[in-house]
Amino acid sequence: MCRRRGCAVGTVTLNAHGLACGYNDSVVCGPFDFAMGSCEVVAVVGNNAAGKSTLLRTIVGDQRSVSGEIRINTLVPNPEAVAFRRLLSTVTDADAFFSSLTVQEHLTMVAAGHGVKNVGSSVDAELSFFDLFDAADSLPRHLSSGQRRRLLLAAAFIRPFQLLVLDEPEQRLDTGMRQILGTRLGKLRGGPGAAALIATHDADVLLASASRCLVIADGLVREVTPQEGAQWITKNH
Ligand SMILES: Nc1ncnc2c1ncn2[C@@H]1O[C@H](COP(=O)(O)OP(=O)(O)OP(=O)(O)O)[C@@H](O)[C@H]1O
Repeated sequence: MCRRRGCAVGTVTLNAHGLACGYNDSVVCGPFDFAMGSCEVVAVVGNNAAGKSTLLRTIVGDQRSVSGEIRINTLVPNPEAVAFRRLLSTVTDADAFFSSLTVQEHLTMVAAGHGVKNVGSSVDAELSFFDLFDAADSLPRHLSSGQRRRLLLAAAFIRPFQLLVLDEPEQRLDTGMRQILGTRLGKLRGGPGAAALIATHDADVLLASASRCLVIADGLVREVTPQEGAQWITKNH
């Protein structure tokens, strides 16, 4: 049982009751109850195959829960629904690019598509943050794997969101980028209107960003402190 804590104000954006995640009738993790609010960054840790991605995919509506229910701002997860897509910005394992659009064009398209007002300056800000200026005119196939990851993260950050869901955002990033990404995620804590849920194997990213932590082990989901979560990663990886 996980309870919301550590934040005096902020709208609860995600509620899960009796949530069990898995495939067909086979449960990978849960059931558990969980609630998080708009000023929280929740890290999910666990060994390979523990069920982190399965949990995140269930929350963003890419797969059905085995049992239980999820509400995000009263909405049932449904990536087909416009209102739901407006709430959530996600980066999972899958690289998805338009082969004929450059880095800059990708970010421009995402920003414009989500109604960002100052598209040009927003694109410049993300190119700068993710150190992609030199690659701004490159097509995805000409990027390194780390640059492709940066582009996906930049696209997730450039649009408005209430809940940011990132599956192992540290993947393929160098140490410097991991650090600044962790710091940026940490700034969501106590912020006015956004939350983040991140699966991670990186203790430093966790400590820089998370206000809460869930550990998945042997199918059980339990809440620990971020410090305990970081220790758990160090001990188990
Ligand atoms: N499409 C699928 N169909 C059936 N089982 C799956 C499917 N995808 C994943 N699994 C299984 O679900 C379990 C949890 O996988 P998941 O990808 O959620 O783990 P994870 O904690 O994200 O691992 P990692 O740290 O390696 O990314 C694994 O046993 C995996 O084999």
